Amino acid sequence: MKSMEDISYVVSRMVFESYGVSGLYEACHAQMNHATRLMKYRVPEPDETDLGLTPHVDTNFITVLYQGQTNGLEVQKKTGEWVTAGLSPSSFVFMAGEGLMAWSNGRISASHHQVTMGKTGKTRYSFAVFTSIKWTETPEELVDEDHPLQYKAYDHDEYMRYISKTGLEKDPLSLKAFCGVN
Ligand SMILES: O=C(O)CCC(=O)C(=O)O
Ligand SMILES: [Fe+2]
Repeated sequence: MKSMEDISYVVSRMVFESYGVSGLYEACHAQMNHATRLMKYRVPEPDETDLGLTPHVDTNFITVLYQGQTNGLEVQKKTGEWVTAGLSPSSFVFMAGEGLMAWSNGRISASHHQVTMGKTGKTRYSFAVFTSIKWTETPEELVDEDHPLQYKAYDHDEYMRYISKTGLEKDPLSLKAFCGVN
């Protein structure tokens, strides 16, 4: 678990560096907190859908996921097509959540993903570290005439309260509705 948190630190730092704002990383790191979840997906009955988890974007900043021996994670491409994240059993997936999308001023899209059980006939386990930051604010370095601000700065807890109240949890446009700049 500790090493999965480390992956989220290392890759986020790389993202900050790649956008030329590595000086802002420490302050972001200081407000990161992590929630872990172990998920178990049972084998669907013959008359059940094999959709293990419905399509969604993660509402947090970034997610690091380990899906062990049983593939099933699918990510939607911009074209709308779903692709299997076919990974070796020793791989970890780093996924952008809505927080990173807002932070990057829309340069990084939040990953729209789902879990399909397929026909393996095996119970699936996955383990995720969901990293969130309390206050998400787009660096001014990432805003200019060609890239006008897309999301106002927001408090993650307030956003959580908003989506539980509105029931917009699975809606990939809920952050836009909450703090999008029109
Ligand atoms: O189990 C998985 O592979 C994905 C889990 C997931 O997307 C989530 O819990 O948000
Ligand atoms: Fe997810």
